[in-house]
Formats: sequence, structure tokens, C-alpha cells
Amino acid sequence: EHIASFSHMSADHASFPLDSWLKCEQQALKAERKQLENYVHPQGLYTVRQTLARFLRLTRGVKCRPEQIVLGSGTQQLLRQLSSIMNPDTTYGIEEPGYQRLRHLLESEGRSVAYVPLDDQGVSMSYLEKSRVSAVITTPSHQFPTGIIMPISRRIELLNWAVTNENRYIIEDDYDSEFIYDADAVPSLQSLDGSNRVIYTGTFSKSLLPGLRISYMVLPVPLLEKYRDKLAFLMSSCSTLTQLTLQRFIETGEYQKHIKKMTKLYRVRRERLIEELEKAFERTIEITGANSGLHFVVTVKSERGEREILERAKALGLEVYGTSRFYQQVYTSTHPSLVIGFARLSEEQMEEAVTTLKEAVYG
Ligand SMILES: Cc1ncc(COP(=O)(O)O)c(/C=N/[C@@H](CCC(=O)O)COc2ccccc2)c1O
Repeated sequence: EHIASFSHMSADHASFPLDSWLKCEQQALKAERKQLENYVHPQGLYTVRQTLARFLRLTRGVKCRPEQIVLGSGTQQLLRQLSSIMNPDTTYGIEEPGYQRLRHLLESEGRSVAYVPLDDQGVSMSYLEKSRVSAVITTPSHQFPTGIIMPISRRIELLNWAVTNENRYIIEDDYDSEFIYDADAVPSLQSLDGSNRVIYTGTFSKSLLPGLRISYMVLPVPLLEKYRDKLAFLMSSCSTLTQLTLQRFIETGEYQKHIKKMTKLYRVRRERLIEELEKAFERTIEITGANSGLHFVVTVKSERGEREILERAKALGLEVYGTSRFYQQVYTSTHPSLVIGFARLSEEQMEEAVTTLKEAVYG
């Protein structure tokens, strides 16, 4: 067992509003027996999609009708469905560094994949324009793992890139968009898209629990028609009970209340952690990508490479991940960088965790 964890792969489960979730679940079980006795619409219950459409418009400016939403048991399942209705010779662009599980999924489906390097504003347009990528998968709200927030100017450039060729798409993975600290929420790419180029995906894994397995995708109308042609045989892949519970949880305002509470809690934790890190490491670290999400990146000036630092951290009982795991290419950098998550780190553990990290890096 770890003494402390900087894992970016966990939400703060201790703060999950179990009582109100259970209440919504019991109400759903009682009031919606009919729905539970049958198979529901392949895209998920229409009434749940109505709630989600309203919620996405309110929180992310996403413009869509319930018909365009597909509920799924995780982002990977939705991407698998999407890649089966898109042009088979699409080349998918994955951010480098980026979320490798989506790359593995696309490769396992035999799709062609290329990597798209980043600059300090997100996906590099100069690279994209020269590449054969026709569908770029991007995480503009808090780039995974660097934490870059894509500014509006780059979003416009990206949309212009997409409209210059009708085979081009942007898959906006709005992961980690719920928690924003010292930055204004930037409108989603989908809300700026007037040409049916953006497929918007999101998940409740971070704001609620990854184990609920409830994620969603918003299809532009032309792709919705393809979805109906090719995938009408599918059954909804996420539990009807979870769908109905989530609907109540949103409709009763519990969800927004939870986000407000967690944003306050995470903001305090993030500030405390940054203070502790700067105190312990003085000017030998650089902290980036800290303005939103549940993790940031710490780059250290140390002769030790990432692998050695992680091995030492492990031996000291500290869970922490490096950024090289998010590169398709071998990543050799002079200064190793670590993904520092703070969702699961309590304030009591913080000082010890930082001291242990310093021991791993410089000890
Ligand atoms: C970019 C990106 N997009 C979507 C997802 C979520 O996918 P879904 O849960 O299937 O909808 C992840 C999950 N990334 C996960 C793993 C990252 C890694 O492999 O190192 C981390 O996910 C969680 C982190 C905290 C709390 C809950 C989940 C994604 O990193």
C-alpha cells in the first residue's frame, strides 16, 4: 500500500455524495420499473439525453438535440463506435503526449493513427496542416497530460483547418473540463462549430466515479444519420439504472452542488500543494498545466532520469507517474517531468508526500 499518492487516475472518492446518489437510485428503481424491464434506445434513454442536452448547453455551450447524443460505458466504447461509422481510411491524429489508450483502441480496430505534437497552445497547426491526419482527437479544456488550456484563437484555427476539407473532423474530448481555477472557461469547440465538424465527447468519470462507466458523445447530424444506418442494431452499453440515477442527480441540482463543492475543495488542495512543492524544491522545479483539472505537471532539474526517480519513489511507497508513458515516441528529455494529481491527496499527507518526492528526486 502506498503511504501517499500523486495518482492522476483517481477522483476523491471520499467526497462522493453517496446518500444523494443512493436516494436518486432508489427513486429511479421505484418510479421507472417499466424502463428497467425492457431494453432501452441504443443511444440511451431519450429523457436522459434530454437532460444531458440541457446540461451540456448550460455548462459547455454545446448546441445539440437529444437525438445527437449517444450514451456509452466509457470513452473508448464511444470511440470504437465512432470509428466504425467514419471513413475507413481516416487517419486519426493523437496528441503527443496524449491519452495512449485511445491510440491503442484505434490501432486494435486497424485504424491508421498518427501523432500530433503540441506547442504551448495545444495541437500544433503547422504540423497538422502538413500531416495526413483527417480526424484529430484533442483535449482542449485541460490537455491530457500537459494541462494546456487551448486558447480561443487556436480553437478557431483548428475549426478553419477542419472546414477546408469535408473529410476532416475534430473529436473534442472535453475530459477534465469540470474543474477550472485561475482561468475563465473557454467555450467548447463544438459550440463554435457551424459546419458539423466537431464530435464532442465527455465523461462523468472524473466528476463522479470512474466505476459508473457513463460517458457520452454528441454527433453532428450527418454522422448521426450514418450512426442510424450502421449501428441501429447496437444495444445501449451503459446501465439503464445508472442513466436514470444520473438524470435525477442532475435534475435535482445535486450534480451542480457537488461540482461547486469539489471545485472549492480541489482549489484549496491545489494551492496548498503548489506552496509545499515550491517550498521544498525552491527554484529547481517548473509547474505547468495547473489552471484546471485534477493534476498538473512538475518538471525537475535533476541529473536523474524519469525512470530512476519513479523507481526511487516506488521504493519509498509513493505513487506517482511520469509523462513519458504518454508519448508514442521514445521521450528523452533533459528534465524529467511528473504528473502530479491531487484528487486523492489529503492535506495531512501533503507535506510527507512532497518530502518523499524530494527524496526520490534529489535524495
Ligand atoms: C484524455 C482522456 N479522455 C477520457 C478519459 C476517460 O475515459 P472514460 O472514463 O472511459 O470515459 C480519460 C481517462 N483517463 C484515465 C487514465 C489515464 C491513464 O491511462 O493514465 C484517468 O481517468 C480518471 C482519473 C481520475 C478519476 C477518474 C478517472 C482520459 O485521460
